Amino acid sequence: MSYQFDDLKKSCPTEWRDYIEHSFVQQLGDATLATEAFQHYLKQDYLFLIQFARAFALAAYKSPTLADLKQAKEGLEAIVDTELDLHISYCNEWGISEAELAELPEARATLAYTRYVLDTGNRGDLLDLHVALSPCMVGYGEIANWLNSRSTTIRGDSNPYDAWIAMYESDDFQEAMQAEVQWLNERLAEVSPARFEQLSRVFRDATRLEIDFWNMGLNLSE
Ligand SMILES: Cc1ncc(C[n+]2csc(CCO)c2C)c(N)n1
Repeated sequence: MSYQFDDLKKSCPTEWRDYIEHSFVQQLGDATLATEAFQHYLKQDYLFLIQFARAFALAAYKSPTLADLKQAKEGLEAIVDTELDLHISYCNEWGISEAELAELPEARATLAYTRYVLDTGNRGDLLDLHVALSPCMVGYGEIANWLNSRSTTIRGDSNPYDAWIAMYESDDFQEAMQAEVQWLNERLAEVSPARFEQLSRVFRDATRLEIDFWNMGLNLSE
């Protein structure tokens, strides 16, 4: 038996669909999402990105090869040098200042998801960590593609969330997503059924935590 990334999704089809096709995502595509829900999500996503930068630093520490070390360093650099600045500017456009971001408490859903990823990486090896990161790395690209496949999704100036969709449908992001899937496919091809079971659990749990992150946005939960 040779596994690939698709088998992780097939091991929890309900959870994966609930994440990709979440009401938050549907409302964002239909331009019906409450502004407060999106703002709450953006604020928590800032804190999420900081913890994800730490996860890439952990990936560097857990890297057995120079190629893996470089890949982790590039992921860390992308978040710290580029994505956080972009996120801060985007938050500004939505009326959220950098001072406000700096003072934010982490919501339970942010704590649970990010610390789960860090703990999985600490306990396991680089493959465990990548599997824990993969719903984030792959899911957002799939979400953009799913939104574009729906007839009710509104694109352009009449959807205030258009820029969000544009970011994840971009060639840069879609290529990073494909590179992650390829990295995982190469490693998953060699794991035993018992190891695949372990990895499926990590994938399903991280996917459930992504669902909770959307719920947190919709419910404004802290
Ligand atoms: C809850 C949540 N899940 C996934 C992403 C997407 N994302 C965050 S960091 C990263 C990799 C580095 O570019 C990606 C794809 C998000 N923003 N928020």
